[in-house]
This record gives sequence, C-alpha cells and structure tokens, in this order.
Amino acid sequence: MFLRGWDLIMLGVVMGHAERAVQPAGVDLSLGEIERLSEPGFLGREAKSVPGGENVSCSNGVCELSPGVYRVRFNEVVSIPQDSVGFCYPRSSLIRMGGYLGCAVWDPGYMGRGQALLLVANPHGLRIEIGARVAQLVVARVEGPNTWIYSGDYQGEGL
Ligand SMILES: O=c1ccn([C@H]2C[C@H](O)[C@@H](COP(=O)(O)OP(=O)(O)OP(=O)(O)O)O2)c(=O)[nH]1
Repeated sequence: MFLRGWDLIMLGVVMGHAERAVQPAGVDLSLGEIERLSEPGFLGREAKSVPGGENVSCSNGVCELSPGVYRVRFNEVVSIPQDSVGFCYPRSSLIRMGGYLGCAVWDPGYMGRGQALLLVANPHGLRIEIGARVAQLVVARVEGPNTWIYSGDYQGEGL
C-alpha cells in the first residue's frame, strides 16, 4: 500500500514541501543544491569513499547546466517511518527535456536531506531553477514487524 501525499505531509515524512508538491500517491522533492563531482569515488566490498564536489554557480537561482553528471541535494527533510520504505523517481517533465535523476531506495528510519544524481543527457544542456520540483518520493508500508532501521553513513545528512 502506498501512502497518499497529504498523509505523508501530515505524518511528517516530508517536511518543508514546495508549492504543488503534494501528489495523489507521494510528494515531489525539489532542487536544493547542485554540485559537479570533482574527484573519483571508491566503492569497495566494505569501504567506500564518496567524492567531493564543487558547487555550480547559478544566476538569480537559475543554473545553466551543460551535458554531464551532477549531484543534487533535495530541499525537503525526509523522515521515513520505521514501518515504511520510500522510492524516488524522476519527475516526468525532467525526463521529457532530456534530464534524468538517479534516485534509489529510502530505508525505514532514515532521516535527512537526501541526494541524487542529475544526468543532463540533452546535448543542448538544461536550464534549471533552484526550488524546481525534480523528483517524486512514494512511500509504501513494509508488512510485518520491523525492528531493523537505517543507521548508515547518511543518517541525518544535510540537516
Ligand atoms: O536516491 C537516494 C536513495 C536513498 N537516499 C538516502 C535514504 C537512504 O536510506 C540512504 C542510504 O541509501 P542506501 O541504503 O541505498 O545507501 P548505501 O550506500 O547502502 O548506504 P549505507 O552504506 O549507509 O547503508 O540514503 C538518498 O539520499 N537518495
């Protein structure tokens, strides 16, 4: 069962939502910060090292992005209940203009301002405004008793 958008707001699953963000099943997430990755990452069997980034400069809140890969942080604070799991998808309008958001699973108990990959695949680039809605988070209940909640490296990020 997926939760309705207004229920996600009332339960405090998504805090600080943008105008028109509430959807029948889920809540849109908006663009906070954009970075270019400035070094390689390392993903090992145990260890990992997430690369640093450099902020992209924007003029009057509008960022001119050339084709390539960027890392974005969402504006909203997301707090996934212990009995739920979130899935994040790119907004269709973004896809229609040649942008794509690499966005994954949000674990039970996670709280923070999450990050995603923004891929600008349109060879002509993309103009995007800070605060624009770029993704939709949908949240489903996990069946059965669940005492295992997220306690990884990204707990509390971006707050
Ligand atoms: O697109 C996404 C997907 C998830 N998250 C948040 C919520 C999630 O609970 C947390 C960790 O995600 P995941 O478990 O996929 O990452 P990991 O690399 O396995 O992290 P860890 O090693 O901390 O378990 O990051 C995001 O910010 N963006």
